[in-house]
Amino acid sequence: MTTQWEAQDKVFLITGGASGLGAEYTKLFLEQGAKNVAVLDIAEDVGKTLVVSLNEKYPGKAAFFKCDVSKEENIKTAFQQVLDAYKKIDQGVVSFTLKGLDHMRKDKGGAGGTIINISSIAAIFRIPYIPIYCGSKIAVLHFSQCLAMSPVMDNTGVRILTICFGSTNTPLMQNVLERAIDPKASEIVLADTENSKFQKVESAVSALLTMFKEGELGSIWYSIKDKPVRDITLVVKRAFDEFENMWFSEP
Ligand SMILES: NC(=O)c1ccc[n+]([C@@H]2O[C@H](COP(=O)([O-])OP(=O)(O)OC[C@H]3O[C@@H](n4cnc5c(N)ncnc54)[C@H](O)[C@@H]3O)[C@@H](O)[C@H]2O)c1
Ligand SMILES: CCCCC[C@H](O)/C=C/[C@H]1C=CC(=O)[C@@H]1CCCCCCC(=O)O
Repeated sequence: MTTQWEAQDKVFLITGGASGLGAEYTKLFLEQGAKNVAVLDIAEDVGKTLVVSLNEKYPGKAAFFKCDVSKEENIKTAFQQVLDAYKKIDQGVVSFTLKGLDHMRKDKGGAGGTIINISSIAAIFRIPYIPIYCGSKIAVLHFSQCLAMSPVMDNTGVRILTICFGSTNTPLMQNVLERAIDPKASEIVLADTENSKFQKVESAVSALLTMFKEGELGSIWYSIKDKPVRDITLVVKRAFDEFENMWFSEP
C-alpha cells in the first residue's frame, strides 16, 4: 500500500506563487490544512493582493515574500524571512531545490518533507520555436532526477518530485505568438496552439495533489489534456538507462 502524504499542519513555500499555477497550489494546500503557506514571487502587488484575500478565509496562514528566483541573494534573504516567520519549511514547490534542500534535510537538522519541481512536456518533447524554454525545462527534470538518486539523498529524508505539465490555461499561455524566437515560427506556433488541447488549471492542480499524496522519492509525473496524472518515472528511467548501458558496455 502506497504511503499517503498529507499537507495537514505543514509549512509550504511556493515560488512563483502569486499567480497562475503557483497561486492555485497556494489555495490548494491551504484547503488541505497547511499550517502556513509562504508565497514567493517577483510580482509584489499581485502577491500581496492574493495573500490578503487568502487570509480572509484562512486568517494569518499566508504571507508574501518578494523574491526574484533568478537572484541567489534574493533567494537567501527570502528564505531567511520565511524561516524567521515560520521556524521551518517542510514542503516546497519549485526551483529553489538546493537552498530548500539545505534547510529541509534531516541529516542537517531540518524537518524532511517534499520538494516539488515543475517541469513541462517541453522537457520531453522537442519544440523548435521555444528552445530556451525547452532547455530550461529539461534542466529542471534532469536536475531533479540526478538529485534524487541514491546514495546522495539517502540520509536527507527529503522527497524530490517532478511534474511535466502539458499546455495549461494560465497567463503564461497568453500572447504566445509574440514570444516565438523567429517570425517564421509563428505559423507553427499558431497551428500548435490551436491544435493543442489546453488543459484546465484544475486538472493540473488535481494532478499535483495526487503526486504530492502518492509520489515516491524521485518520481516523475505527466499531466496533459485533463487526463488523470500518470507516473512516468520508469519511461524516463528506461531512456537514460539505455544511454548509460551504452557507456558501460564499451570496453
Ligand atoms: N501553463 C502551462 O502550460 C505550463 C505547462 C508546463 C509547465 N508550466 C510551468 O509551470 C510554472 C508556472 O507556470 P504558469 O503557467 O502558472 O505561469 P504564470 O506566468 O501564469 O505564473 C508564473 C508566476 O511566476 C512569477 N515569476 C516569474 N518570474 C519570476 C522570478 N524570476 N522570480 C519569482 N517569481 C517569478 C510570476 O510573477 C508569476 O506569478 C512554470 O514553471 C511553467 O514553466 C506551465
Ligand atoms: C512561443 C510559445 C509557444 C507556446 C505554444 C506551445 O505549443 C505550448 C507549449 C506549452 C506546453 C507546455 C509548456 O510548458 C509550454 C509553455 C510554453 C511557454 C513558452 C514561454 C516561452 C517564453 O516566453 O520564454
